[in-house]
Amino acid sequence: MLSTLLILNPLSEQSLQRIAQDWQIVYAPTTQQRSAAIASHAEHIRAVLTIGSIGLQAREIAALPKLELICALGAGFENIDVAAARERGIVVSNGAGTNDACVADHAMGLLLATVRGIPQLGVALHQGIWRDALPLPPSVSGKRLGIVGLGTIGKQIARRAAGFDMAIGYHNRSMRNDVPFTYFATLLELAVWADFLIIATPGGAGTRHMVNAPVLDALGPEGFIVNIARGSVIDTAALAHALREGRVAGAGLDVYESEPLPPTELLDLPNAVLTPHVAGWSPESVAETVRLFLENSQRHFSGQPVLTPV
Ligand SMILES: NC(=O)c1ccc[n+]([C@@H]2O[C@H](COP(=O)([O-])OP(=O)(O)OC[C@H]3O[C@@H](n4cnc5c(N)ncnc54)[C@H](O)[C@@H]3O)[C@@H](O)[C@H]2O)c1
Ligand SMILES: O=C(O)[C@H](O)COP(=O)(O)O
Repeated sequence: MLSTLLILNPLSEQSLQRIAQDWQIVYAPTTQQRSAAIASHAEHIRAVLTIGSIGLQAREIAALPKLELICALGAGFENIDVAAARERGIVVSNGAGTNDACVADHAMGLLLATVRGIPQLGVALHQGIWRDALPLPPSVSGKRLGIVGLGTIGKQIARRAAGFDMAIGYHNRSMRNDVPFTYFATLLELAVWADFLIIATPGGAGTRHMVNAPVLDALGPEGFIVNIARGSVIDTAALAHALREGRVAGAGLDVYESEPLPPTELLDLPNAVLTPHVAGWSPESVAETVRLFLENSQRHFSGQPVLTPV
């Protein structure tokens, strides 16, 4: 008989069918379904599949006596109560490395779109405005890129930026000895040096509002910022003020403090390019992260360690 898996994030029919070959699925992608599913199936659920933004709370873990494994499909796991899981000896894993290339592609796309003003130029063209009436957007190649958080995704961004002949600097929890890039011990120093900043840290308390008004002022009126990490890393009010006042030239953002609601204070700004938290999701990356989840769960329930523990 198949064991019971609680799935808390929306998934395509194709992914659900693949997972159903290995699991008895309880599918609860809405808040209402979630509490009802936990109440009805608590005695049977042995694993939970979720994502960073949806997470799994301590009281939900406490309500599931047979729970052994919690898996985040994506890279982020900021809303899974990992401490509560560890107390019970429950294993937590994520989808590290399954969507890093996709996120890095999206980050470079946001950088190019923001610096070159591609969406805004398209709107102007639709309004019949030709180039002579518009300011020339700056170049991207050869500029100084500061990467904040040089982990799996940050390194993929650096590889792509190298193809644009950029000088690469980074700020990380600690200096890495496996990269040739310039390390900056503080984010403020990196922001002073960089033309562009790309944020690629995890979310959560440790990075909350790391990018604040002083960092934005250090980046300066010709500087651009891209965030594919988590909305909480940037102080949104400070960013909106800086963009409005021209203290920063532009921002390309995929993630927001207000999720899943759109960022009202940024929507009407002409120098912000916004996408709805899709950087990591493509048919290819979803297939890969579902495959990794199935491999991790098969390993765990046959007594082996998962490949991507957190
Ligand atoms: N927008 C999206 O769709 C999307 C997709 C995937 C991942 N993400 C986000 O990107 C994050 C990073 O993913 P990853 O796989 O590269 O993780 P990772 O753990 O490999 O890398 C994170 C890096 O950030 C650094 N870091 C952590 N705290 C820091 C701090 N306070 N100051 C400076 N550096 C710090 C770490 O040292 C590490 O090098 C995820 O946690 C997730 O939140 C977003
Ligand atoms: O962390 C990730 O891989 C992506 O951001 C997707 O996760 P989320 O949808 O939980 O935020």
